Amino acid sequence: MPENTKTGLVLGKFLPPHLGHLYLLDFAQSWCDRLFVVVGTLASEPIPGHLRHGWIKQLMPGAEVIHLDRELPQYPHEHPRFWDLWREALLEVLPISPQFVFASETYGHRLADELGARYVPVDPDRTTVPISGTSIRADPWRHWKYLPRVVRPYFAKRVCVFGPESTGKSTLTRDLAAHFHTAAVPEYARTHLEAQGGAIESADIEIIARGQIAAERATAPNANRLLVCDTNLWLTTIWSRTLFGDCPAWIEEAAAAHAYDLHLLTDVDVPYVDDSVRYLPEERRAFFERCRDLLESKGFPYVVISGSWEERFQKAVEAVTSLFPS
Ligand SMILES: NC(=O)c1ccc[n+]([C@@H]2O[C@H](COP(=O)([O-])OP(=O)(O)OC[C@H]3O[C@@H](n4cnc5c(N)ncnc54)[C@H](O)[C@@H]3O)[C@@H](O)[C@H]2O)c1
Repeated sequence: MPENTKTGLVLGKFLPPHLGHLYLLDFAQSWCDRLFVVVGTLASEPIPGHLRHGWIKQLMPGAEVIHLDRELPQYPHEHPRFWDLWREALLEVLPISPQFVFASETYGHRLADELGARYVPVDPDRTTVPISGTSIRADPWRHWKYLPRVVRPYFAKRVCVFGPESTGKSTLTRDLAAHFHTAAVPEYARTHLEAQGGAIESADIEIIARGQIAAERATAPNANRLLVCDTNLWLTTIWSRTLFGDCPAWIEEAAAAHAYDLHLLTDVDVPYVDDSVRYLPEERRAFFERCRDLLESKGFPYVVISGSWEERFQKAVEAVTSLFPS
């Protein structure tokens, strides 16, 4: 390492990472040639440590991001050897002793002394980006603008528009997204099947499932508090069983890994409109019952969306609004 290389440390819980942390991290990164970021997490904390470590790695690609998941005391009064324990733990995980410690908390002073480093205070009054992890945890939706894009999918409320074909799912998805100024996840089945003229065979199911997962993951960072999804993988399992009598096990496992805060189950009380990607004109009612049975058997939250187009929209808006604290 060249003699004049500047090395620094930022320590944090990042519970969750917010734009105040990013200001501190960007400040430290600009100061240093080599920046170490230690993400200190406890198993009992409300957001899993591996997620926070992953987020900071994504946010700070130029830094060396280290996960410290040891059960260390959190405040000096908690343990007589508090500072020894922290010094030992940090020196064990850091590749070298840093020259600078960056923090907005006054404990940064002592921490720097313990490591033989110099303390660099950064915005101790937190006026540059006035936010704290505590406020975000209390009401993440209210403080949405302070959440980095990579963190937003974790907090976004997910609503799935769910139901048989030709019941207005795509229109409702689009209208809800516009109403709540947020992003909509498109139905990948339509994209895939339209591209091949509407023909479908069992091998298409896995492509559709992968596409749906990819569409939701790629859209989620754009969510503004809410993510409106036109269908989900559970619906793919119903389609697969209805058309081909079976469904690949991995799709069901992947479906189970995604939780939705609400399903809007679209009723079949609107006229059927044919197009190139419609498959079961005679079976809309039976398909609707299959959808409802699945939601019931899994205990998923849902409301039935029926009536005129206007009534459907109003019901959906009401149900979605009720998900957020007033
Ligand atoms: N309290 C102490 O005396 C002390 C001493 C040594 C170690 N620790 C440990 O350090 C770890 C990290 O603690 P933490 O609570 O500081 O983590 P944190 O994630 O809350 O904060 C990380 C860093 O970001 C800064 N920060 C937070 N909001 C900011 C904003 N809006 N603008 C600019 N900077 C902002 C903090 O001051 C801190 O320097 C914990 O495990 C803690 O136990 C604490």
